[in-house]
Amino acid sequence: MTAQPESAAQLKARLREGGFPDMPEIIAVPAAPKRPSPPATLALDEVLDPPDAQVLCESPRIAQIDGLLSVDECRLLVATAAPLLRASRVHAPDGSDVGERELRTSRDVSFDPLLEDFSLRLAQLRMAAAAGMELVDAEQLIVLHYAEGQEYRPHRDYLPPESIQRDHPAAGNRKRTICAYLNTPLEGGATVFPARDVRVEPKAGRAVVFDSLDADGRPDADSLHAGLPVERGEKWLATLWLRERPYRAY
Ligand SMILES: O=C(O)CCC(=O)C(=O)O
Ligand SMILES: [Fe+2]
Repeated sequence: MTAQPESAAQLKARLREGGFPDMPEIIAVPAAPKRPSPPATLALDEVLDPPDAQVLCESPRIAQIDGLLSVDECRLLVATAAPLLRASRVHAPDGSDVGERELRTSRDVSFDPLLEDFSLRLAQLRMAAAAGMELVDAEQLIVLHYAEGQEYRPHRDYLPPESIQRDHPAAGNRKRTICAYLNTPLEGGATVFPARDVRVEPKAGRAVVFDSLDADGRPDADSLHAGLPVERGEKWLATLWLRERPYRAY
């Protein structure tokens, strides 16, 4: 589709009048479809088929997938999440909420199933497929927003036993994570894995997927990772934390 800057400017002006703040500009180059289908049709096998991954590290496995989400899916996620953001909470090892801490300076929203619609479900199904897992293994989708200067300091996604006990123990630990960038920050905001010298630049529609447990299902300390501070602009990210076994009932 060709860009229509005048219509876009009119639409933005009307949204502003209605009290909706501007969304970040989201520009992405979608991956070429493997089997192009006629416009305005929905071929589910195609919509759910993720583009190929580029493996950046074998152990722990870290891979990058370009063009996983379309520009429209990125926009939908940002627009749905924006009014619901709250300061990210951090949990102590016993599971108690210790409030806003230095570890995560971002704001986030956890998507209740009530907030999901068909398009969001398709995007999540494709994210789970790209991670080689079933969506039923995933915790609620999280959308994170980092303003300039905000970051996610080095951490690991696997949970301490107390947290697993508290929240769906039968699902086991967080085995794998997939994060999809929903916009392209002007500067900064890369996801880095200091134990492996791996760095993924945030680009709208791109995803990074990585393992938190080793081949024997034990927490892998080398899965340490961080979201570097956003130096200019803002960063939007959608994360699915995937457990070893089914977590969701929906
Ligand atoms: O913001 C990032 O790049 C990392 C996010 C992250 O580590 C997570 O969502 O678990
Ligand atoms: Fe993480």
